[in-house]
Amino acid sequence: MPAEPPALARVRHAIDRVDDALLLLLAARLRLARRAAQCKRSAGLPLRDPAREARVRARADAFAGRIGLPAATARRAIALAIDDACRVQGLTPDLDQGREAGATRIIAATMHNTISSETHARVLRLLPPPARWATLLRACPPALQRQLLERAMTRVLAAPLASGALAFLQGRYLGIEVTDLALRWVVTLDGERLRAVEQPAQACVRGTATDLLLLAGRLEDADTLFFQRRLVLTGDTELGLTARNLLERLPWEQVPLGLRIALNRGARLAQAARDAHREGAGNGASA
Ligand SMILES: C=C(O[C@@H]1C=C(C(=O)O)C=C[C@H]1O)C(=O)O
Repeated sequence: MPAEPPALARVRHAIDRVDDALLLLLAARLRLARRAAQCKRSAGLPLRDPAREARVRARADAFAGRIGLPAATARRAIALAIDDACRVQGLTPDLDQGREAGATRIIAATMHNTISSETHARVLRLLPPPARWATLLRACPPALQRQLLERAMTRVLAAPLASGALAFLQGRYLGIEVTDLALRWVVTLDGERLRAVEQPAQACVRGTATDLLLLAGRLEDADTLFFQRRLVLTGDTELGLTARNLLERLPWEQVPLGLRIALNRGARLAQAARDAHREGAGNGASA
């Protein structure tokens, strides 16, 4: 077997981290399925719920379409997840995978279930705590982190980039620090390209992963976050203030729809999980 070229080794290292994340998510889903079984038992509901399964599949199909994931991949992943969820509840998996589901089942499945906010919080606390995600993210090689950040920024900031609103970053170095994940990147504008570089930052925007995601997902505005000191600027005042102004006036409607939806969902989940973990810590529950 010829030696593994360094670039391939780096990509494979990143693939291993993504695989870890997939397994972590599958483990979280299984814990939630066990919790769903307890809820159904205490409510006297049947454990098997083909209508809900049909709705889970329909959501996955629609979401896969929006994020450009092949439909077959989404279907196989969801089928595996549902099979496993059924197994841990002691149920026989549905081998026809919902193909027999009639219209009435689907309509029933779309009816909203009311669950108490305490149940909701307990369920959210079953998700892996942020510290686990931090370990995974930090294990991603810095060069790859920079590459992913460049791609994400180029997509989110495509409109200000095209209009020249990012010209203030030409040859200047702005840091982005994610305090709870102990991650720090420095970005600059190099000609027409946004780049993440290894340079000391002249100014730095600092916040927690959840708050930065809330900003990117447009669930909080930069003004509020800066005012409440959940986002903090340090270093060169002029560069920092120009960056802050840009964040406050980001043309959100120009961010591609699929990305907006993904950011919004990620931010809502992160916010709800953070609140649940905080409340749990406040009540002395294990988080
Ligand atoms: C997890 C549940 O139990 C089963 C598994 C499902 C799933 O994996 O999504 C959906 C419905 C049920 O047949 C549930 O009822 O939500």
